[in-house]
Amino acid sequence: MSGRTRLVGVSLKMYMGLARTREWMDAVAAAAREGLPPGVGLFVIPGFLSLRESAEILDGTGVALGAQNMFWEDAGAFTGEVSAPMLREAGCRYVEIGHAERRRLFGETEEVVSLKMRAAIRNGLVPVLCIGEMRRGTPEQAVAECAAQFASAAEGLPAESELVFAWEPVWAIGAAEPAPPDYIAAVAGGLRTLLAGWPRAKLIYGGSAGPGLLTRLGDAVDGLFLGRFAHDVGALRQVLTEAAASAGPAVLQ
Ligand SMILES: O=C(CO)[C@H](O)COP(=O)(O)O
Repeated sequence: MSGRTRLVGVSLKMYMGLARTREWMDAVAAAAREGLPPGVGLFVIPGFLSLRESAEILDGTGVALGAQNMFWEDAGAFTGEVSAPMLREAGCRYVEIGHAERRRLFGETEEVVSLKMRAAIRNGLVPVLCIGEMRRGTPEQAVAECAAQFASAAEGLPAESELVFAWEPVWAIGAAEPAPPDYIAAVAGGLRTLLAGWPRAKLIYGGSAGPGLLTRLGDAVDGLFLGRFAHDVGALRQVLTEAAASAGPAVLQ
């Protein structure tokens, strides 16, 4: 049975310490145990130090775990790095790759993003590939910029790979509100064309996303990638409810 499923992700970035992350994760697990809406997937991405405990908290809830980054080698003399096998062992299903902050603050290049994409897929992790235009222009300009980033990141990867394409206009990250819904819909239309050859890809929007946005977007995107506006689990619950309302009817196969 399958239908138009929705996907909601949350990255906690470096906003919460270990105790606050535990509290947040406990609240998410409690909400999930009340029953995630049918047709809606949820993944959460805490800091590295909270992964093992989060995996235990989330066990049996249906909520998937992810990491905010990874190194592109599987093992070796790479001081301070975390490998894909380690993330798998910690209980991760997803791994964020190429976030705008890593590109801006840590100099991650397209080549590094490509190496990490290969390593993630090689190790059975689902990449949450973060791509976005630097400045607000026309939707056509945004699609062209994202297409160039995607071509580099996905070069040589099997098109049947499972992939989360997290489109995040860089100018909307950390802002007071998301990009305008008509802009999101226009760019998402172009990105869906880009992803036409990737049958297992999900297109989600990130960049100050929060309650109310999915209702306005309908099925322009497959879901949202939340940041600050999901620190309140009540707001996350609202987004999940909106996602369920926009998920298509289950279709018997
Ligand atoms: O990573 C993000 C979502 O997890 C993205 O950077 C948006 O963050 P926000 O601006 O705090 O929503």
